[in-house]
Amino acid sequence: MIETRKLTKRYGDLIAANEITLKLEEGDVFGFIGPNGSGKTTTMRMIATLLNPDYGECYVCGKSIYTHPQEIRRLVGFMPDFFGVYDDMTVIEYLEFFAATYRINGPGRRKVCEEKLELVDMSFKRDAMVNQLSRGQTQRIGLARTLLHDPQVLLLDEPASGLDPRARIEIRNLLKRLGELDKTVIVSSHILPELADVCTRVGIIEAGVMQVDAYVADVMKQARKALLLYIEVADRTDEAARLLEQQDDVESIDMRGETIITTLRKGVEDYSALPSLLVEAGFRLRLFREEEVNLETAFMELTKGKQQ
Ligand SMILES: Nc1ncnc2c1ncn2[C@@H]1O[C@H](COP(=O)(O)OP(=O)(O)OP(=O)(O)O)[C@@H](O)[C@H]1O
Repeated sequence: MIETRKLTKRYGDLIAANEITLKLEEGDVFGFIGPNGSGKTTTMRMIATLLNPDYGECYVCGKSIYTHPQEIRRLVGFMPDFFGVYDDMTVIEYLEFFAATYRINGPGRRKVCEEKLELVDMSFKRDAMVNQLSRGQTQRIGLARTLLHDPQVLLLDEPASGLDPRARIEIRNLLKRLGELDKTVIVSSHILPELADVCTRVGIIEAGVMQVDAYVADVMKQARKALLLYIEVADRTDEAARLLEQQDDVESIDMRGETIITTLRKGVEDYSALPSLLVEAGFRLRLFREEEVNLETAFMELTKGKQQ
């Protein structure tokens, strides 16, 4: 659906996007994560054929951005991070205006607009003036506008920025729905946790360089390979740590205050013998819990050693 090979954009001495190589399939919701100025917008604009690369290839649905930009624009819905809305227009008029620019005409036009409004949960505002909507509602109308021509590929540049927590959740639910509709979605954000649970894949970009690009499920699996246990006993902590250290399933022990941080050997998932071992040895357990897999930590772990 989207394939880039060494896609590169320079501004003078600055390499805004540095050899970005990416392959996304139908139904992939790709979280494009990076700090301000890391090259997310630049990359998305090149894919959307709005910006010419200096180097590299990019195909959208098998079509090259160099030879078939018009076709690609029909296949792509690009939602910029800032877009203007017009005064003196109602929501439905606004959408109809853009539908007309996509040459969606006749009686079907109103129907398409109503459908997209429904999809973004904004039907209740169809007759409101666009310049009187909240930021979250404006974002949702922007998304409806991006969806009007039923694009196969969606490029959404920070759709959740500036939204309150409730509106963020709504945008996330919407993203999930788009993935389920088999669209290919690239959605950018500054922060990973915002997108981690709705994306199938995550790419982390820093200073124009893609540091990590991985399927969320694989990263979770990898993060799960070595389980961490947090263990506390009422007294004789050192003794308990030594006992744990001697067990075959335990890779290493680390102390953090009173807590014995126990790393299990790769592949060990059943640790049910450990609490009974401690109890039978006379220790009174105060805490025994498995570390929750934190996707952000797992991804950051993957970027270690890659950063200059
Ligand atoms: N037209 C331009 N001329 C010169 N430099 C530019 C231009 N557009 C972007 N840049 C620079 O390229 C780099 C990447 O910018 P880009 O907008 O792609 O980042 P971003 O990851 O989308 O950032 P943000 O999260 O702030 O939107 C930045 O250093 C930016 O200043």
